[in-house]
Amino acid sequence: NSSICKRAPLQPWRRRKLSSRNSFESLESLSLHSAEARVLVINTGGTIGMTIHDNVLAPKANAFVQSLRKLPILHDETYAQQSCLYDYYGSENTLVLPVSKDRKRIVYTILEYNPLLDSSNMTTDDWGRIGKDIEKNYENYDGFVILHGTDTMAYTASALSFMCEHLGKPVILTGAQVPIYEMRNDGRGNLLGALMIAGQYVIPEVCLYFYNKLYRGNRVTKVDAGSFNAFSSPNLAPLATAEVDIAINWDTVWRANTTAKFQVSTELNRNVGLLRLFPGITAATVRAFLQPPMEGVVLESYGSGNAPDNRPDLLEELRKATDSGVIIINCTQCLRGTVSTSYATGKVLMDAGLITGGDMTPEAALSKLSYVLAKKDLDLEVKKKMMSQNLRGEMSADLAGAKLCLSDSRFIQVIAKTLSISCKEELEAIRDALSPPLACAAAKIGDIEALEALKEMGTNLCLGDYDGRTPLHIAACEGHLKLVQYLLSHGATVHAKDRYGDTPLSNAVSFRHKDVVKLLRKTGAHFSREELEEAGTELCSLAASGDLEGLEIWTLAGANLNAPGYDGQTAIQVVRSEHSNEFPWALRHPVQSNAFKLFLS
Ligand SMILES: NC(=O)C[C@H](N)C(=O)O
Repeated sequence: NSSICKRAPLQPWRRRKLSSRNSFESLESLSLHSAEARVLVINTGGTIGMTIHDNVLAPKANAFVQSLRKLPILHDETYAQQSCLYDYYGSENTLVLPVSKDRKRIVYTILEYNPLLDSSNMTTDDWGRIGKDIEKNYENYDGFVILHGTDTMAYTASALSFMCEHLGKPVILTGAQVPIYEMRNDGRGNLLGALMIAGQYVIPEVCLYFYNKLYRGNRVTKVDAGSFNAFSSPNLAPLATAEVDIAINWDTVWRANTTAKFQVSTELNRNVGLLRLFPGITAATVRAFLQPPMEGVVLESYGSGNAPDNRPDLLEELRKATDSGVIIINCTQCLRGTVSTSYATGKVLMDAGLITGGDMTPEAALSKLSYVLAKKDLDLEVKKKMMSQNLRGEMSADLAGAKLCLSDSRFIQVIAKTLSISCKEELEAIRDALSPPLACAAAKIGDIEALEALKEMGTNLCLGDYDGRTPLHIAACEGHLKLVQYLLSHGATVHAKDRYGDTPLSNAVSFRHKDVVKLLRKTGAHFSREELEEAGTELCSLAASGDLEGLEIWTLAGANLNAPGYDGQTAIQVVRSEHSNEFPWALRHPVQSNAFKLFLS
């Protein structure tokens, strides 16, 4: 109604908006500058919008928006009229929240699916539909709220987290245990919280909001059918809590560190399944379950990933399946904790070719399988590797790496803020104290991306930590060849010595990383005179124990087999007196081959 619009007290930006009302494009661009955020609510169904018919709850179509319109906490009709909301957005399904504490308006449009589903009826096709709708509307909204039944919400949240590649905006699933139409219900609070977070914070994740908490979507599981507090995220703290204030736990929020464009991969493989172990399960059951066309299975094992190791029949069935290309992920039946190989009963599953699921929920593992197996252009080995990698924060395996992937200097800023530091010099001192151990931690896990990020924030990758150990020392210890290469091409020095006088070369020798030794040598690394002198004794002891691999590594690093040990004997003499076998490996090394030829002759 344009007459009301003209009389309304409008902010300048809104007046501009109205004056260009006929041009859709200019309206869209102006809204970006406004204090309004836009959220798309995709209503797929669930208890939140159900009513009772014939004594049972079922979704009610075309009732949700009308009902919200009458709820002042979820819609401000006065503002909608004054600001010509319906004209402007051209949709009767667009509503607006009352103004927030920081004067922000969240305008939300509801896209209702037909039919609305009890989430027990959901299939992978429905996940695909949600994904496509997010993709289609991605640029027009600041965030997305998916209304969904609670029964399979954890599956959908997990699946969407994988399907949404390079996500940069919040996608928040929510729902209710009691319909929004009832006097006492949790639906209003859940919807309101989800809308407020989706509209105000750039959390680039698929999340689940329930009972005042925002969780990472692929970390949750439904744990209570009769409580408002229906979900748990057993292995990851909430991303946010909505108490008196909304507090975002930014350190936990996943950062994709990507410059690639958002896209949704709607291809999903349905030949996947969950198999829960129980005492006395027969091999025939397992065999039947693993039959083609099965391609991926989540085995829910006991405790920390255990299965009977006195059941060769059962293990044989698992082995046969993995040999024939079925990917089997080992997840625990426990609510909390991770799969490990601390027991013999856990190791047998590794030996049978299973991939550890770490602390993934079965829901996350299953939907990850479905997503990964659908990637037609990848071969089996790459798919297996993806399954053991942390793709969207669904597992803690390389959480250290995730935390280190600081694409900006926020970490340092947070510390500076905590310590009330404001001047540049102090800030730099903090950075210099913190960044070397961070770089070393990144080197330990082979995380080149984290090192890149640290470099971007001004870290000198040559610097050592409190013990003078540099990232190159650590990478050499761990045998991360690529990382050693990276460090060397980014200013790291092979001559760095830690407080114990060790160089990256001596570290690589100690931990026997042949390729790293070769690369360091090629770059000019060498033993010090003292090291060369001490090498004689070391070589003799290696020779005495017939440790050819050790002798080879030391030789590659530049040690001389003719150098005398503490008692004047050389390694060659020790070999001659204690081992008369042949040493063909030595002939491959020109420097020593003459000595060995002499020795052998
Ligand atoms: N609370 C709920 O939403 C349960 C319902 N059966 C559903 O999953 O759709």
